[in-house]
Amino acid sequence: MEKEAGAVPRVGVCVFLVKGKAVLLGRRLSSIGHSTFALPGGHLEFGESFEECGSRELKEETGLDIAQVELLTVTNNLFLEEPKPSHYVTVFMRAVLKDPQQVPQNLEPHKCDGWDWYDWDNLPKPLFWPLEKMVQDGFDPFPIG
Ligand SMILES: CC(C)CCOP(=O)(O)OP(=O)(O)O
Ligand SMILES: [Mg+2]
Ligand SMILES: [Mg+2]
Ligand SMILES: [Mg+2]
Repeated sequence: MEKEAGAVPRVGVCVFLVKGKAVLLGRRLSSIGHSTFALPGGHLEFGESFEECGSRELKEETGLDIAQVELLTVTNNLFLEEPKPSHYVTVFMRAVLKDPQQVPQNLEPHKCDGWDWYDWDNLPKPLFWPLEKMVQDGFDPFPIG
C-alpha cells in the first residue's frame, strides 16, 4: 500500500458518554469524517493516559466533566478515501456525566456542528464509519444491568 512520506499511525481516544440508553454525538466538520455523526474525542497527546485524554477532549469540545471513564474497546482504522490518507488506532472509552444536569456546549463550532443526545436504538445518519461498523457488528456500549 502506497503511503505518504512521513505518514504514521496516530492514536485517537473517543468516549461513549452514556446517559440512560443514549450517547452524545456531534456532526463532524473536519477533513476526516466530514459531516458524519461521531463520538466526542480526539488525539492522544504525549504522556496522557486514555482516561486523561478522554476527559480532556470532552472538556475541550463540550465543556462537560465526566466520571467513571473506562476502556471499552480498540479499533484499527484506515482512512484512505479522505483528502489526506490517515491511519488511526482508535481507543473507545465509556463515561458518565459527573453532574447529570450538565448540558453540553459546542466549544469548537469550526470542528463540530453541535452536540446532542441520541438513543442507541435511533442513531442519526450518517455515522462516522468506525462507529457505523461497530453498530453494524452489534457493539453495545452500555454497562450491563
Ligand atoms: C479521527 C479520529 C479517530 C481521531 C482524531 O479525532 P479528532 O479529529 O476529533 O481530533 P481532535 O479532537 O484532537 O482535533
Ligand atoms: Mg478535540
Ligand atoms: Mg475531536
Ligand atoms: Mg485534540
